[in-house]
Parts: sequence; structure tokens; C-alpha cells
Amino acid sequence: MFVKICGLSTAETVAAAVDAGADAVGFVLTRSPRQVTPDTARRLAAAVPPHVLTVAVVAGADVATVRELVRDTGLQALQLHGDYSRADFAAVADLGLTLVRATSYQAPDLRIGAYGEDLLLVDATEPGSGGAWDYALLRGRGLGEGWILAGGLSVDTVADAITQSGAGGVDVSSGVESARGVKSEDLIRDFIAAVRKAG
Ligand SMILES: O=C(O)c1ccccc1N[C@@H]1O[C@H](COP(=O)(O)O)[C@@H](O)[C@H]1O
Repeated sequence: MFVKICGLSTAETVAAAVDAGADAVGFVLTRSPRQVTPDTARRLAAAVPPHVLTVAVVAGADVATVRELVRDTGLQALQLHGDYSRADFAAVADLGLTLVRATSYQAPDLRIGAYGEDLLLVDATEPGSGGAWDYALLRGRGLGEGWILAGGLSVDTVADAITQSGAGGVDVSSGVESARGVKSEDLIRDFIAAVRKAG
């Protein structure tokens, strides 16, 4: 089971996620209570071992801005939330990053690779809001191998969410915070332990 901890902004919480066994860590480069600058993302990611995927998270910016944001960060993956077309994905393919298409569970084209992406992240309608949804809606929908579930997951709900949805990975932001935008090292550890137990 693939686990991504998103919205990290301090060296301590990045270390907690890595030490607890996260497969990926996300840095939000777009308007959010968790927003970090590209410089901060680069500094934080430099301390992450290469086996942990470092992900730039961007929502709604045009392709030129996306390219500018990730330039020089050294991050390994790009997670795009919003109304991006197949042409937009093609226009960032040359960056050589692992491409993550983040989309709502209500959107069409729920299949890995439909836009040339490497990973499909299926989220609530409002990314980063902590809003949960009916994860069972996606069970048996044939999304492809290893799609990632997101939206309102927490230590208490993640095991059931995995069972209900059949997802091969999970992503969390709000559910590992002590206050909006403030990550908790204990919750990060507890969340990853809950996923490992379930998976
Ligand atoms: O975390 C954010 O603030 C954020 C902002 C803009 C786009 C995506 C964001 N995070 C992603 O949102 C989902 C679920 O978050 P939550 O657990 O419901 O808070 C996840 O994919 C994050 O990567």
C-alpha cells in the first residue's frame, strides 16, 4: 500500500513522515494553508532519501506557471489538481517528472493513464478540505492498478476506506493535522501505522 503525506512544511514533519515509512511526501506550491515557496520545497526535499517520492502539488495554475513553480525544486513528481486537459499533461511531460493526475471521484475518465499520467489520485470535490466522501463508489470500477485514494482520510477512517474502495494507495493532508495547516508528527506516525496494519 502506497502512502503519501501531503502538505508538509517543516523539516521535523518531513522527517517524521520519512522515518515512519511514507512512500511519498507532498509540498503544496499553490494557494493553501500549507503553501510553501519553491525554495522551501527544494530545501525540505533535499533531506528526503531518494526512495521516497517528493511531490509538487499545484492546483489550477496555467502550464507556464506550473513549469516555473517546479523549475529548480528538484522534486520528483508533479500532482496537478484542476481542469487540466490531455494537452496540458503533454505540455509538462518533458519535465521528466512522475505525473499525478488528481481528480474528483465525480469526474469522467477515471482510469490511470487516460491523460498520460503515471498515477491517478481520486479525491473529494474540494482538494485539501478534509472532506470525506463515499469511498465505496469506486470499488470495482476498473481504474487501473495502484490508483490513490484521497479526501478526508484520517487515522480512524483509513482502514475502512481502503477496504471499501479497493485503492492501492492513500494520500492525506488534513487528517494528520492538529489544527488547519499544522501537521502533527504523532498523527503522521499513527496514520502510516494504520495503513500498514490495514494493507
Ligand atoms: O493540502 C492542500 O492544501 C491542497 C491544496 C490544493 C490542492 C491539493 C491539496 N492537497 C491534496 O488534497 C487531497 C486531500 O486532502 P485532505 O486529506 O482531504 O485534506 C490530497 O490529495 C492532498 O494531496
